[in-house]
Amino acid sequence: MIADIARWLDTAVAEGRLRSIDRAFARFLAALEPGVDARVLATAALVSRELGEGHICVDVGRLGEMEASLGEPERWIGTSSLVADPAGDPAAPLVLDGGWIYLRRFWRDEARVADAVVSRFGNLPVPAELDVELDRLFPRDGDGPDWQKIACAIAIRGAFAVVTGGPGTGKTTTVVRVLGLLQALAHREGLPRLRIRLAAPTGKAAARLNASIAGQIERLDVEAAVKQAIPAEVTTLHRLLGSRPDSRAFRHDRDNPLHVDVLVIDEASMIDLEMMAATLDALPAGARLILLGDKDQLSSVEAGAVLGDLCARAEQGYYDVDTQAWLATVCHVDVGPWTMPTEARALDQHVAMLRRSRRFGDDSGIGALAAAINAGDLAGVRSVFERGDTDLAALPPSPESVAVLAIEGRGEAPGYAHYLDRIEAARPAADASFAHFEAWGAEALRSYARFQLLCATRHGDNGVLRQNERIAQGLLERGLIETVDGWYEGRPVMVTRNDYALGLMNGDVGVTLWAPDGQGGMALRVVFAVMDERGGERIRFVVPSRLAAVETVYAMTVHKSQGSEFEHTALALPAEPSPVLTRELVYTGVTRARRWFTLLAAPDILGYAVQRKTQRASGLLRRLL
Ligand SMILES: Nc1ncnc2c1ncn2[C@@H]1O[C@H](COP(=O)(O)OP(=O)(O)OP(=O)(O)O)[C@@H](O)[C@H]1O
Repeated sequence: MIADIARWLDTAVAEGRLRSIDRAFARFLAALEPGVDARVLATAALVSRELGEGHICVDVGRLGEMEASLGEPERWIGTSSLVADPAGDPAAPLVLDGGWIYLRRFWRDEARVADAVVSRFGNLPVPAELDVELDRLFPRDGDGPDWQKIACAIAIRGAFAVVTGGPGTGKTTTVVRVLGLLQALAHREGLPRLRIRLAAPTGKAAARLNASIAGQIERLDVEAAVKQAIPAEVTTLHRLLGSRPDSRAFRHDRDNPLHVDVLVIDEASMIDLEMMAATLDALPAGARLILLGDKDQLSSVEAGAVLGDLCARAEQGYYDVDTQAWLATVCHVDVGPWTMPTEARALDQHVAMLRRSRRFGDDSGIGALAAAINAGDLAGVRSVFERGDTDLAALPPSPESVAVLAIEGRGEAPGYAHYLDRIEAARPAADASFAHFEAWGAEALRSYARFQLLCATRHGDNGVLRQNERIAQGLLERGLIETVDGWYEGRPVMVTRNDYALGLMNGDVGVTLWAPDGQGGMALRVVFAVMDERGGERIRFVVPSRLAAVETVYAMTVHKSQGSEFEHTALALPAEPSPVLTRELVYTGVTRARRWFTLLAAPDILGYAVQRKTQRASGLLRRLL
């Protein structure tokens, strides 16, 4: 029993077992129902704490493990009016659903997502001669099933499709072909053009897709009119839905749905449950939804693991006999090894996993490392580093050596000295046109993005804050920057809060440069590539004092790096084990690298992280199966 809930809450906060916000929530509920069973309040605080860790719900059977005094919750949890079952009082703040306890808002979000997905299960009519179209779009290429072709077929047949795959497995290529095919079919049947929208959870991810999609459309083997009907502009989800400052609500919702027939969302692993619920709410009933992402990456910063849940069974396929027979007809492939007719579920028929990386061939160290990490294969991880591939290196993790690598790079793989050299070498004359300064700013941003140091944490000796200090100091000592205080030329900064007035989004990175001040002189300005209304990129110089929420970004957390890629990526792990060190974190860090990856970690810490696979509690998969 908990004799004094106020004391219990205070002690738990003091001991770091609860956050203040969890305690505040329990106190709020206590005020709603005076005399409520203290165990219900403790449960509410624990559910709130678990949400902070990304879990949508808590297994009632585990409450006793979390807090011994909660005993056998099954016996008392349903007796409070604060807890209702799904059919019960809709005002009850906690919901008990099949042995899982939720805060109502998250239970509702989960139900909304599940309903929207289930409503899109089933097969749409497919055109005659789809096999001919697919053969044309996906010429035979290597042995084994062509998973891109399979993914394309699945996306054509259903109003809901998930295409998952590691870096460079062809998600973008596949979706462009899906869109080309859908538009060509509409064109052929004399139907209006489909209204297609492309979106990503962050500005960075949107800009990256934006950069690759135009080229993909250009290479598509379809009529010019069809090409023109595929948009190349990618927007952020916030912008798509119409975010309102200071409000969680969006302009587009169930009552004011998006004007869209097909919505494609890239980097879907970054979308939390609440955002997914809002997106699906705003999607008209007849619209198609195609989600792209890498299921093995870190889950969203906020609670939920929507893509992970949707793709939990992607590896094995679980195609049913109908899907198997249909894929044999339209794709001429045998997915026999991926069929399990007795286990197959409706969701499985809408998911395809791309398995061949075009970016990282068989001889790529980065590709092999990412695969070994994903498999939790420590011996494999070790042997990849021992192969001596030039794209990979593991260096001693002392904080000082991290700073040296970050500045000097290794071999051909650049460090930060490179972009500072480029800024100097490409500097326009003081009287050059503003267009020259814009081009220079764009080059500074491109050069900066060739390298990035990633850290697991913000704090600690190998965390972002200390590494930022060390790298700045190292650059100062080498004469590459003039000071380490305040604003100085070369300082790279990351925006930490959306600023709609400036068009800057959380996660955007800018570089500080001496640039024309508009009054005939020069002043420090921060150059950003901002997205315009049409999804294109525009160079913008911002006065530093207008940037209310920025921080230096020689080092950034792996979490913040999601949706970005760098030619050379270095990952520094802390010396001590920590709860943030997980397989997904290391995999996400490694797969940010396009050409070179450098690991700065002790072997035992890497092993510790690779063995820890995260599992976020959520009921989404249960609802969908
Ligand atoms: N079927 C294919 N035939 C030839 N080249 C391909 C094919 N599919 C993809 N590629 C090439 O492989 C590279 C990666 O493809 P793509 O960008 O579509 O992958 P992705 O999974 O979207 O990558 P990312 O990890 O960047 O999101 C591109 O250069 C693309 O042109």
